[in-house]
Amino acid sequence: MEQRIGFIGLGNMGNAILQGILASNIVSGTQMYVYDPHLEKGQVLNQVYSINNLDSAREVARESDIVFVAVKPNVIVDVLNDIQKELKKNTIVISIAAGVTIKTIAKCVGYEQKIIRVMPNTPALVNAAMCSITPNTEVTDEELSIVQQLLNCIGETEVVSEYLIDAVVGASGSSPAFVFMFIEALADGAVKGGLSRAQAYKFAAQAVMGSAKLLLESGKHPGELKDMVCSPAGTTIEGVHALEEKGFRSAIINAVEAAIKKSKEMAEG
Ligand SMILES: NC(=O)C1=CN([C@@H]2O[C@H](COP(=O)(O)OP(=O)(O)OC[C@H]3O[C@@H](n4cnc5c(N)ncnc54)[C@H](OP(=O)(O)O)[C@@H]3O)[C@@H](O)[C@H]2O)C=CC1
Ligand SMILES: O=C(O)[C@@H]1CCC=N1
Repeated sequence: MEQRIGFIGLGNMGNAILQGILASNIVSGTQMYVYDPHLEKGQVLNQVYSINNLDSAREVARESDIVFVAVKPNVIVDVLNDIQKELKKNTIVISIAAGVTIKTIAKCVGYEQKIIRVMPNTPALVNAAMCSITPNTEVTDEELSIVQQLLNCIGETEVVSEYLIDAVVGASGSSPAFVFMFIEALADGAVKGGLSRAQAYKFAAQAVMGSAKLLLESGKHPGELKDMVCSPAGTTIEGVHALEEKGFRSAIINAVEAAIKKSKEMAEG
């Protein structure tokens, strides 16, 4: 790939996406331009991968063909206003911010700028992200495909309409936190039953990962897969009943709904 790729913000997500792209070797370190106020983050990337560590977001915008703006939602408008003059006509601006609409981004960088909203998640750190991609009407199919290729370096991608991004936040953007809480709770239960803490995390995490893999690869309905585990008068159905008594599914639906609601509220300002 010939494009020069910029990163403004090297936090959890910016760094995860950058590392995934680097590991895939589809672009070299010298094609990448970064800025984060914590200059040491870029210095390490420069020393290890020869990435261009620049002194400002503006310089990154000036040098890049595709620029990932990976800062928190409360600072993104300032950053976009700041870089706006440095963008070329064909620069693709990618925002990963939750609750920041294409309209808000366009107000800062111009309605004719190419803009893509992406909603990733932290499993990007292990190349197992789920990313939604939403381009504005200025982005061509070819450009969309280039960005998709970049994001496929860190996991799976799906193109969705903008109105669905809030639901994506609930399903995959925020949900890793819910899953980690579930794994922690499974392990607590197993520690109560006598497993060491380290073994409990390994057994619980592997069970969650294996179950997700089985669902994705078998194409079976999750209810059918649940039934396969529940032997008549066995152990699992006891646990299923205990979860139902405590409103397990309802609690999770509520959590996803709360994340969606917050994402919508953020978008409304
Ligand atoms: N974390 C997640 O699971 C997900 C996050 N997102 C979105 O990703 C975005 C980034 O989140 P995350 O990576 O977690 O946040 P982080 O706080 O980890 O990273 C943001 C980085 O940007 C830096 N920064 C602040 N201001 C600027 C600036 N003006 N120019 C350049 N860099 C700046 C921050 O520095 P400092 O710490 O000093 O502020 C920090 O290093 C958010 O908009 C969030 O909505 C989307 C999906 C999942
Ligand atoms: O909590 C947040 O706002 C971000 C967006 C999705 C996941 N984390």
